[in-house]
Amino acid sequence: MPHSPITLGISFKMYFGYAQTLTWCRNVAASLTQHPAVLDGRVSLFVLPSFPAIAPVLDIFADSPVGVGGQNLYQSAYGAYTGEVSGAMLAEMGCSHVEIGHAERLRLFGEDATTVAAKVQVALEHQLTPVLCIGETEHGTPAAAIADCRAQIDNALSRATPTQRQQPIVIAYEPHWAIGASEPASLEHIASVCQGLREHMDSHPAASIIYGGSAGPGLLTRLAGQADGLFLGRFAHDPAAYESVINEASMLATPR
Ligand SMILES: O=C[C@H](O)COP(=O)(O)O
Repeated sequence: MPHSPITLGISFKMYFGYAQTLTWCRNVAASLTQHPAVLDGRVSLFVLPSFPAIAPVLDIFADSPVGVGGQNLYQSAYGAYTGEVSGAMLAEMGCSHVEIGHAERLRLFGEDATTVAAKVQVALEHQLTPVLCIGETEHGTPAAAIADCRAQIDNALSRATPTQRQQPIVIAYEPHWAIGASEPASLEHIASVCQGLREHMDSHPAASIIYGGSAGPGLLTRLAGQADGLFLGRFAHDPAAYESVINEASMLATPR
């Protein structure tokens, strides 16, 4: 039985310019009337643009259930942190989500387990749904990936209070070796790891476990409910491809 709702997130990373971001979002917003499963909440969408585009993207999706969020936040509430953006500001603007711990943040910007845990706590304090990215760096067995990812989840939630642990969270399972690749991890790998993470999150009913890493049209159908959704990147840059993934999610979603 597929998880409800089926969650489809997309991060534009730094691929899109400002106008391109708004055009993509306007196209998607205009198509929502064709997606009743989105409008009635059986398929949940969130979009993570670059920071300068967040305000107009919030306006574009203002009368829709589509969540909007940042690709990062800083772990302190305010102060002398030039170039950073606080969770408080994202929440004040109306963001619903914030991405934390993406492989590129770890590899290129020196983020580590300590910063990830601090950022998750700050996000939860501000009622932002963390899109917590986890994944193994090397391509190994599902069992090894499960052990690694469970430890990453435990670390990420280590500063959250028991109440905060019951808040919604999106766990984006993204094997680092499948990000920016030509194709996603195998169905067997994704299914085994997501199942292992689902068991680990048994006491967190508000957690969704979605898969990312070269995900695109066709994958959700092939997974047949073995992940709670997808975290999309390059292969949803074409709005038509994104539409087709929404259609797949709608077909899989629990009937009304
Ligand atoms: O944020 C999205 C993921 O890192 C996946 O990106 P990708 O589908 O372009 O590999």
